Amino acid sequence: MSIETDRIISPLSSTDDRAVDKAIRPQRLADYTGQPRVREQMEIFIPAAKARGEALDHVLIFGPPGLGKTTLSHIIANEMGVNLRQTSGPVLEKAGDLAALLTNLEPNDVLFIDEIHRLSPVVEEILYPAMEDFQLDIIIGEGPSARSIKLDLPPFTLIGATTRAGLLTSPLRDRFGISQRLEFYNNVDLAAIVTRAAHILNVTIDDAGAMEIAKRARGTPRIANRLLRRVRDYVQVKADGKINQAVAYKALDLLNVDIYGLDMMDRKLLLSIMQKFDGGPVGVDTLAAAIGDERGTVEEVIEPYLLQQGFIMRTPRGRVVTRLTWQHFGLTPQNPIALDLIDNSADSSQLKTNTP
Ligand SMILES: Nc1ncnc2c1ncn2[C@@H]1O[C@H](COP(=O)(O)OP(=O)(O)OP(=O)(O)O)[C@@H](O)[C@H]1O
Ligand SMILES: [Mg+2]
Repeated sequence: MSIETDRIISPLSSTDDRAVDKAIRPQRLADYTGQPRVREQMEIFIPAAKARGEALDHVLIFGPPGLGKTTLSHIIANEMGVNLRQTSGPVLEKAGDLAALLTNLEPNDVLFIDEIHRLSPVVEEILYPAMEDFQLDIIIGEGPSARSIKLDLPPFTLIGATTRAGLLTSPLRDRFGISQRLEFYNNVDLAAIVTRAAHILNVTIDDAGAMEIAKRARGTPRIANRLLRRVRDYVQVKADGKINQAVAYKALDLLNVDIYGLDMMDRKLLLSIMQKFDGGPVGVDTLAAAIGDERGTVEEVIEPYLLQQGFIMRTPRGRVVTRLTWQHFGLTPQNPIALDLIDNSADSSQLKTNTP
């Protein structure tokens, strides 16, 4: 396991998550909690395409890990009443891999390509005419005997999912008629997701218990469901099997996930900036060495959430913790330089949170 999937608050999918995914993943749009803008639109596009007997327009779904891209893709196929074929960008190595999938589709089926930003250029070339005209242009054979053939494909819907929409080429991006961006969930929606999952897992939970879990889930359903499973273990052994606020609090405390959803790694980094570097600014290499991690881990694994939630800021002179961090840890800032940087930064007045 990597450092990232090891963390209980990792947004990435673990083996353990995948084992229960099938049972708790919502199947219908009505059960797809949150994302009101996405739902509202899909509640129009899907019935409209269905009524015309057509394939739904191609859909691009993008957003951070664990927010429900795969879930939404399955729901779309389900609501359209068609089959879903699933593959992913890195798996499609050769043009023929994609051709094989495309020629096996039935009319109006969904082809789901996960991590679509990782498609190879040759495969992407095949995809353009397939998406636009439902035509397959492939070259058979090599050298002088090579010839190009065109095949008609049944109409289909391509659903592409990506965490990195910025890496998509613009010709590919332009061929999606529908583009849905998933947002981090607010705590009310996450609590509803927890309650629904608890029900499916046969665990009794009250509203305050669900909210206690939701608050620490970093705006991410996958994390919420994972925390729920760990709290379930706790109440099974240490309590009467029922989840309420008090036991959820104790369980999450034991798991070292604090009220902002920060874990040990997050806290170690923040405390290090405050205690060893007077709140910053500190360069990322120095910081990584101080906490005994690699620079890549700090930048790609630990920092994104802390930056997004306004616990740290990147300045030209290095990382600085914000007032929110000093407050959260109950510490008093001493270093005038760090404070200056916080107060003079354009970001500091608008600390971002995902809570309602
Ligand atoms: N809107 C939602 N309502 C209820 N549960 C949800 C919702 N979105 C996601 N989930 C739950 O969160 C889990 C993770 O969602 P999903 O696998 O769809 O995320 P993803 O965006 O595809 O992540 P990745 O980027 O890692 O592929 C699912 O198993 C599902 O149970
Ligand atoms: Mg997915």
